[in-house]
Amino acid sequence: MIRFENVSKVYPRSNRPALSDISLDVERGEFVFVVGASGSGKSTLLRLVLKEENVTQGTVLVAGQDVGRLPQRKVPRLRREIGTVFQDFRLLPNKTVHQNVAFALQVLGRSRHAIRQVVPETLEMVGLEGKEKRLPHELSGGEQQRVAIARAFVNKPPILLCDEPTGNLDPTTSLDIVRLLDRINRTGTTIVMATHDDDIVDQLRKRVVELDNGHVVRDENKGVYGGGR
Ligand SMILES: Nc1ncnc2c1ncn2[C@@H]1O[C@H](COP(=O)(O)OP(=O)(O)OP(=O)(O)O)[C@@H](O)[C@H]1O
Repeated sequence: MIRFENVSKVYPRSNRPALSDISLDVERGEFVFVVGASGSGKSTLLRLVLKEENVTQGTVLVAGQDVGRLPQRKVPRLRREIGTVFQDFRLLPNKTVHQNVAFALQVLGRSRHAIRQVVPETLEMVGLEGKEKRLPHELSGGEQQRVAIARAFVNKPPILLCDEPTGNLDPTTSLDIVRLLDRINRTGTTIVMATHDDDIVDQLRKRVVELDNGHVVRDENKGVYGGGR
């Protein structure tokens, strides 16, 4: 689903690669944690998948497409295949829960009929039934993140990229959120999640890819956060 072939990324005006000769294969339906110290390259890896940045060397393939060679006009289509969830939720503050999620479908030109059906189903799946009319500031952090996940998933993208999705949440809420991501993963969605959250990684025992200074230093199935290093 996602393949990195000898990928390096050097940002302009930087003398150190953010990623250095990365090769990585994420199969359809996998759940992968990307761990590593601050600055190790986790967000850069996700940004290359979204073509928010371009590789300096090597190839990134997403669902068989060479993202580096993708013309700019085809980038929106690539991004429709990829839901994104961030630490800071990024909800529209003046729109209700329902409207935030519906908006993701409206911009894709989905019919009102389809939106009326799919949005409540998705809100129920993430555990927000009864809260459709609330504004983001009337929700807890965990609930706001559920809205963001509903918005990312409502279009049923094959890939979900999550960048520190539990970074602003307490440990119990964080675990609830990752369990929700695990349920979404079981519907067949490939999930790549960058995280610093050792408890969560240790509890879920998924594949763990560890970055250190832009290098993959560990890639382990059913891994833990520290890996005994
Ligand atoms: N736009 C940019 N321009 C120049 N350098 C950048 C840019 N974005 C990131 N970097 C550098 O690239 C390296 C990797 O950063 P990246 O944000 O990918 O790390 P990270 O592992 O996601 O860190 P964090 O956990 O703090 O989010 C760092 O040295 C960072 O300073």
